[in-house]
Amino acid sequence: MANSKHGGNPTSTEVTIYREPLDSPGVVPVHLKRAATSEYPLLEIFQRFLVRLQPGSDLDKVLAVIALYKAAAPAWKHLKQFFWWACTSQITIPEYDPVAREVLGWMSANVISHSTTTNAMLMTGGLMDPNENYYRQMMMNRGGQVVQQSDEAQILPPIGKRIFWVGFRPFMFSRSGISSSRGGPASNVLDKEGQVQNAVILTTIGWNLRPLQTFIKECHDHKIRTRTGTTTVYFSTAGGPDPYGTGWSSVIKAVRKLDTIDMDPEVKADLIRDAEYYYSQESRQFFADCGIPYRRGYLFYGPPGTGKTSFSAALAGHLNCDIYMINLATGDISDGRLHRMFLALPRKCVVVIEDIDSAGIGREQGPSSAPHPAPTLPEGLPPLPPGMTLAPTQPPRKRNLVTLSGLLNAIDGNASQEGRLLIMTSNNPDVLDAALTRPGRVDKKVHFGNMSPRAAHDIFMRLIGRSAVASGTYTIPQIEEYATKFTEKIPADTFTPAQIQNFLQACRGDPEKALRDADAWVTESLSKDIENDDDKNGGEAPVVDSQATTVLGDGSDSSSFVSEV
Ligand SMILES: Nc1ncnc2c1ncn2[C@@H]1O[C@H](COP(=O)(O)OP(=O)(O)OP(=O)(O)O)[C@@H](O)[C@H]1O
Repeated sequence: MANSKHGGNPTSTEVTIYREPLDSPGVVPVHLKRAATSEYPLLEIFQRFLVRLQPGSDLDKVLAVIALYKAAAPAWKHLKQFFWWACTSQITIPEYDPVAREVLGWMSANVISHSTTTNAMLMTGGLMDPNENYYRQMMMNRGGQVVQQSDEAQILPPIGKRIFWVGFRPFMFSRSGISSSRGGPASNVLDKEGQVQNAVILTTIGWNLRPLQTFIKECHDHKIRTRTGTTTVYFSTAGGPDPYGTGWSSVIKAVRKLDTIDMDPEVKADLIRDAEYYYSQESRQFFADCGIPYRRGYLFYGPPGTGKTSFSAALAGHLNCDIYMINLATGDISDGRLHRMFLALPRKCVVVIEDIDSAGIGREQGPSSAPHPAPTLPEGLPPLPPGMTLAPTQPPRKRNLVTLSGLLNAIDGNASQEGRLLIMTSNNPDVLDAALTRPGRVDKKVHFGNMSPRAAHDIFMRLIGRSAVASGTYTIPQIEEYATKFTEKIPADTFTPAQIQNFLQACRGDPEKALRDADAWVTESLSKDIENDDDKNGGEAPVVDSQATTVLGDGSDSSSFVSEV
């Protein structure tokens, strides 16, 4: 090194070379100073700058603190880790698990919205428009009051940590989030310390998990207590984004009341009783004592638009559990995916496999797509010149990827979840494989049929009568009279509830209009039905299914019946 001066009097020709301030001996050993500045390089720049401004200035004391911190940091880290390991208990819940949602709901209601929170995550509920009267009427009625669901957005805890108290016990809530770089399910990503990402982690002081389990139970009870007329509908994410790799996405919907489903009261009551009993403690014990797998299955069959799906959703709302809808006919679900979806189910839920007959499930797994029949020229046109072909008009049809054995394995294989209530719906139960509907898989078969006079009367009272009486224009006896007259105009067991609902909705709460237009609507609908039947049968007379049916109940309503399997 050349002439090194520190604080000298440089002449105009001399170059001043300052001594490295870090290397000047002082209180703090040189190597610690070096370590501190290598961690915080800005500090070194700052120090050199100060030495030039004010030669002789000594930053040793600042450096001493930083160096101390540097030396103590690893020890502090280990001390912290030791404390967490020795004095706390912890539960990790992947965010896709319904329990995580219950914890988030509790945090949202009891911590986030009740404190001076400055950071939160906001989510809209995806509810149906609560201003729409029709849905309002269908919402769950609690204690005689129609519960109206607010369409406000939900404030949830953000990614990060939060300490809160339950009684005298402190809890730490931590929520992590990361997306998988490989594009795989983000729930499988681990951080550097092996912690699951996209998970909720609950920690508390203590040596066992009991306080955490009690807290999780409180979160579940909170969900049940505050469930104001909504239910979570899960549907298959086939083809769409699947952030947690479970195959399910969800949306919150208003719960439909069971009394808005018009069907034979005896059949309805029998189903409700059966489902309630299935979820009772007594029945759980019975299944356990007898060594029978704890599962229950129903098959709802009948023409489209007779309430199979609506009743399933209303039943789930009545049982206070979530509903999982699967549509196999989309052709996007494979055996493996279906199995994963069933594994992700909670212990208490209603699973609906819709229109199972149209899923085209075969015993063997077919190719993922099948071509449409080759296009043909319309009659009367001359044939195409040699070498020319008609371009296909439609993309290749998707064929189902689920096989019968895959489906059976998912619904009641050895690895399949217990505790669910499985409902399969079908328009054409005769084509279903006997293995699918054997007792144990399907415990009750319920027919959903066209509207009986009694059901037509009820639907008139619900869709027209309620609002007409509420507006004060008509009295209840008057509306009853209109309903009876309307029922006389509608041929028994001819129209589906969906058709009648559609007609009455168009009458916008006006009973006189409904009566005025009913005859013309019946004539028009019947002629349309005949045309459709002709089209389906290629111009031949419609084939009448004369399958004998056993009607339970008082026999006055043949629209629905149930048979024990
Ligand atoms: N029994 C019923 N009581 C009240 N409303 C009904 C009934 N049946 C059908 N509806 C109404 O008709 C519409 C279609 O009903 P839903 O989807 O439940 O029929 P579905 O039998 O499941 O039909 P699909 O076989 O095509 O799935 C819904 O808007 C529902 O409100």
